[in-house]
Order: sequence, then structure tokens, then C-alpha cells
Amino acid sequence: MNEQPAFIGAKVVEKYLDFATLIPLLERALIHFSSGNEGGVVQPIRTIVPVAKYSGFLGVMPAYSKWDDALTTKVVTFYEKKTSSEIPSHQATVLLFEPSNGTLKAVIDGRVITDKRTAAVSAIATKLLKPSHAEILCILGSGAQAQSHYQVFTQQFSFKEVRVWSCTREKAEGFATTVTGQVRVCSTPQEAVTGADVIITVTMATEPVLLGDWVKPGAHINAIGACRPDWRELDNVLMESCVLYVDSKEAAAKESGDIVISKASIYAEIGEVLKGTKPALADKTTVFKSVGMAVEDTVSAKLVYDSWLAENK
Ligand SMILES: NC(=O)C1=CN([C@@H]2O[C@H](COP(=O)(O)OP(=O)(O)OC[C@H]3O[C@@H](n4cnc5c(N)ncnc54)[C@H](O)[C@@H]3O)[C@@H](O)[C@H]2O)C=CC1
Ligand SMILES: O=C(O)C1=NCCCC1
Repeated sequence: MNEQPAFIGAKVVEKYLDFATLIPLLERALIHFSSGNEGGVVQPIRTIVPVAKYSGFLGVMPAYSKWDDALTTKVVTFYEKKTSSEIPSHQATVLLFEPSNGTLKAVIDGRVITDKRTAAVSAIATKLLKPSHAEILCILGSGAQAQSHYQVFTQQFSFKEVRVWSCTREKAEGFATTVTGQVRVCSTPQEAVTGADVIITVTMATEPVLLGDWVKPGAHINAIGACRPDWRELDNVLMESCVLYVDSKEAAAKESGDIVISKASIYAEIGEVLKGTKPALADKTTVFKSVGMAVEDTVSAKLVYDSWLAENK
């Protein structure tokens, strides 16, 4: 008889997913992903089911990592208009299987995993691509991803100033009051972006919120939103003038409106830079366009499960 799967909730995930442990695991997973068959990552393009009646989407994101011997699938929902302000726009569950026989080992909250692994991968890209003297960090957006990005960026880097802009001033002020450090609330995206060395776009925008004309030459941008082929966060001026890095060339070229609509050409995957087969052109204006990868969830879920098991044997 199989044992029942473990149910691991958000609080427990939060406890085990610290950025210092997660970042090296994700770096390794990005390298494996960008190493083809040799890397041993099997990750098809995710399936997205539109729920048009409610402006929502359901995504299914399976992956196997041979190196980690870990098999998962994440099921994630994301909704453009929140039906209630209490319900997060993005919700997710990760199922972890025993790779040798297919038994379901754990059902793990995927919301915290999604927030943290996405922010950790942006921090990895930023370490490689930011200008050498980066003093000003700008965050456009004030939701769950803004929070997790703020946490890892203030932990991993020492910016002199952090700025935030959101679609309402109330939201930006709300963000500034919930975080631990000083944040300058900006009234317009242009005010927030002007002079910034590192910019993070974490919005649900469907039209550009970041214009290339505002961006300081040599700045690094992490573009996290606009994961649908008809959604944008960045304008054509920026997409055409930057050096463009992505997590997955295959997925970004299919899913990212910023790439599909601008027809910008992709320079490299971040895993190729980590491997040393493509350079980090940190003196240029760089964009890391993240669409999110299942293997990031796989290594995060394995870390959570192994840590949980060690305490619950
Ligand atoms: N690349 C990746 O791996 C992942 C990307 N995402 C994407 O990151 C983005 C942020 O996600 P969350 O923080 O979880 O969402 P959230 O709903 O918690 O926050 C969204 C933020 O966008 C703002 N916003 C909404 N409509 C806007 C508009 N038209 N213009 C400007 N700002 C607008 C909201 O005020 C809020 O601050 C989403 O686009 C999401 O799909 C989410 C998870 C993983
Ligand atoms: O990677 C993910 O997880 C997501 N990416 C884009 C938006 C939905 C969740």
C-alpha cells in the first residue's frame, strides 16, 4: 500500500525556502536547462487554458530534472481582474512524484514557490548583468512579485535608493509601508525609472509601462510580467535597443508579448551565461525577459520536501 502524500502548506514552504539556499540550486538548474540533452532537464512548453469568461488562465507546468532526480508538475492559475481583493491573482500547487515509480509524494503550496523562485532567478540575472556601480533600484508594480523581488534584492545587493511606482499611489504607498527598509514612492513610472541602474517590472499590464526613452544607458531590466503573447510591459524602443536575455528561448519566443510583438531578437539564455558559453554584456542596456520555468519549481519543491522530510521522519 502506498503511503498518503504529504500536504505542505504555504507557511512551511516559507520556512524552508530561504534565498541563500535556493539561489545556487536555481543557478545549477538554469545551467542544466540550457545544456540540452546533456543537462537532463525535460520541460515541455507549458499548457495554458484560457478561462475567457473570467479573464483568467490555468497553466500546467511539468518538468523532470535528471541531475536532481526530481519530477513535478505545477498547476497555476492567474486572473487579470481579481474577483475579490482577498484572493491572490496567482495561485498554484506543485505535485512532487517519486521518479522511479510515479507515486505522488507531496502536494505543496506553489504560490510561495512561484513568488520566491521568480525573484531569485531575477537576482541571478541581475548579478550577471547589472552595471558595476548600481545604486538605484526601481520597482514598477506593488503586488506579490514586487514583495519577493524587494526581499531578495535588498538581501543580495546594497542599493542606496529603492523606488516604487504602482498603478495607484495608494498601492505604492501600501507597499512602502509593508517592507522593512526606506522606499521612495513615485507618482509616475517615468519618475521612478529616471536614473535607475536596475529596474524590475512586475505588473499585470497589457500595454507598455516602461519606455526605452526613460531608461539610463547601461541599466539592467528584469521584465517579469506580460507572459501572454498579446501583453506588453516594455515598448519597442527598449526591446530594439537592448541586449535581450531570457530564461527559455523557446518559451519566451512563444509566450512573451514583449518579444512576439516587437520581434526583438534574443541574445542568450541566462543559463548559457552561467555556463560561460555566452557573455554577460553588463556595460550595455540589458533586459532579462523572464516567463518562468517548470524546472525552477522542481528544484524548489524538492528543497522544500527534503527539508520537511528531514524534520518529519
Ligand atoms: N516570469 C515569471 O516567472 C512569473 C511572472 N509572473 C508575472 O508577474 C506579474 C506580477 O505578478 P504578481 O505580483 O503575482 O501579481 P499581483 O496581482 O500581486 O500584482 C500585480 C501588480 O500589477 C499592478 N497592475 C495591474 N494592472 C496594471 C496595469 N495595467 N498597469 C500597471 N500596473 C498594473 C497591480 O497594481 C499590482 O501592483 C504578473 O504579470 C505575473 O503574471 C508571475 C509569476 C511568475
Ligand atoms: O512561471 C510561472 O509560474 C508563471 N509565469 C507567468 C505567469 C503565471 C505563472
